[in-house]
Amino acid sequence: MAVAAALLSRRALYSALASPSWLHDTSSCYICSISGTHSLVNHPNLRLQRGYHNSGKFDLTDLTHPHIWYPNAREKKRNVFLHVGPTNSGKTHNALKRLEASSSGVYCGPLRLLAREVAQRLNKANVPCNLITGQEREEIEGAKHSSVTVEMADMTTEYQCAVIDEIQMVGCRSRGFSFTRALLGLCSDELHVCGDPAVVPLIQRILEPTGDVVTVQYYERLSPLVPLKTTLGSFSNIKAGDCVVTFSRRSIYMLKRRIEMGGKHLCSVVYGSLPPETRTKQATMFNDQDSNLNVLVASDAIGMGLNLNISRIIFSTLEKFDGICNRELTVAEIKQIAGRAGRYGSKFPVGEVTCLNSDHLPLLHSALKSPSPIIEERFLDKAKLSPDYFIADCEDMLKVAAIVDELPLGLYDKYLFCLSPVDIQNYAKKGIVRLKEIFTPGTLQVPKSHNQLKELESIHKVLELYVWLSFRLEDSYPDRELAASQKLIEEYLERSGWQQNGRKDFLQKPKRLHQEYDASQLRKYFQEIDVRSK
Ligand SMILES: Nc1ncnc2c1ncn2[C@@H]1O[C@H](COP(=O)(O)OP(=O)(O)OP(=O)(O)O)[C@@H](O)[C@H]1O
Ligand SMILES: [Mg+2]
Repeated sequence: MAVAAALLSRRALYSALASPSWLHDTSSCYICSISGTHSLVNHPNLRLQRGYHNSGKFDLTDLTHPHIWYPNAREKKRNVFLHVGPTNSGKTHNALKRLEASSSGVYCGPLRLLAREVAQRLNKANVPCNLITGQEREEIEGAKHSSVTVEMADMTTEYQCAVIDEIQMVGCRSRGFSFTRALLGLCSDELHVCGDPAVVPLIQRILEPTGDVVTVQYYERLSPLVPLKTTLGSFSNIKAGDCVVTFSRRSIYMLKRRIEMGGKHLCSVVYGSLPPETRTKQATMFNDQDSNLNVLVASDAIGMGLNLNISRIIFSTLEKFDGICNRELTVAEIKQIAGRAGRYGSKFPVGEVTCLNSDHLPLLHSALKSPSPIIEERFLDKAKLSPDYFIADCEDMLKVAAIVDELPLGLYDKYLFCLSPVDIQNYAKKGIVRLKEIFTPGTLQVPKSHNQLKELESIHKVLELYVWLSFRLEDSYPDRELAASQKLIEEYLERSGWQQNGRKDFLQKPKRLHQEYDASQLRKYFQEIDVRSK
């Protein structure tokens, strides 16, 4: 029985990931109770599928026609514009101009920072725009526009104009399916798709069976990007507007200290596991000309689409750990990150790129000269998929699915928990999870080591998850406000003093946090539920 359940989960998850309509359409959960029968006639997608095959039987393992899973979008003949070109060429800008001029619309981006940048731009242009990400929901009264992270895009609302940014992410193993879903499923008269030219043939093939009208618009870079012939040399050569790129938390803080010890500059930091609001604040402070944080030390969390006041990108390494192994950055990644320098209209009209290590210069130069390789199609063993699709990486979800299958929960709940590592046991037993069961006043102090900082980031992940769930299961996760109000890391960054004094070693100046928490309880909680991070 357990094996059968696990198989069902696997099948359901594969179906869900290839058919992302599942994310917002609970009725398609039917797909995981099929057991090989065909009692699914009430599902609109399947009605369509039946029509498609022109027979009364469905082969539910046949995933070769994903475009028919989105009947609302298929009812339209969408005008699709592909805006493709190098970084900083105005692709997003032009798509957003169309969005601003439309009566209703949605922007779908890969990063929360980017979604926020777009929401701010629209609101500033007097186009009321909501901001909706997994953990944030800032709704503006009367708004007909939304800026969202692509996973949050709604396939059931009709728009006049929709934008999908950084569409080359469609090739990403873990998030690509959300881009595929948006590309096929957004129900919009006009669809603007921005990204790397390498993606054009694939997008054209994917859209071919939809009947949409596709127009490709090529762009040129708006301001020059100059790869330097020499490395940075010494850290004393760091200047305002520099951004040093590295990929681990440890080296981010090490480089920050190294630069600040020079006594000339203070650094903002931006990296993936910083809580999103802290990330936004750090990026804003770096961009703010009146702030004294004029150097940025960042990971590739700044890599896509963002408009930061960077004059020079300095790669400290051209390798990153991608969750499985250390690997060289791809040409596309190098170009994306380098493209943050010298943004058109910013303080620095010419961008420069270099690195710390002279061994890296040849690769850097050749990557910046090369076109990105055409995005390839991938296959999952014997899954019957069209050549332009692959099934998303879902091993982590499958681990959660195996646990969830044992619990007395409905299919939709099971699916939600598969998407997110949470306090499943508590929810299944009591149907409600109070924040105080996770959080009690305690003795947590300002971190004195990188491990403690890491722990603090983990705590924030738990809080983010709580907020994430509270948006989906409001009654069961009632303490959203309390969870969202915790600013541990910001307090740490603000109170530990190093921002005000570059020479101060923040690790040796512990101060107690404003609010204190029971670290051991949180650690235990996090270890129990963080199935994904294993
Ligand atoms: N026609 C224009 N007038 C004024 N500003 C512009 C124009 N085109 C682009 N910009 C500005 O130039 C900057 C870069 O443009 P944009 O973000 O559209 O580039 P992109 O091609 O999308 O780059 P990336 O690939 O890095 O996302 C932005 O700050 C944008 O507002
Ligand atoms: Mg862009």
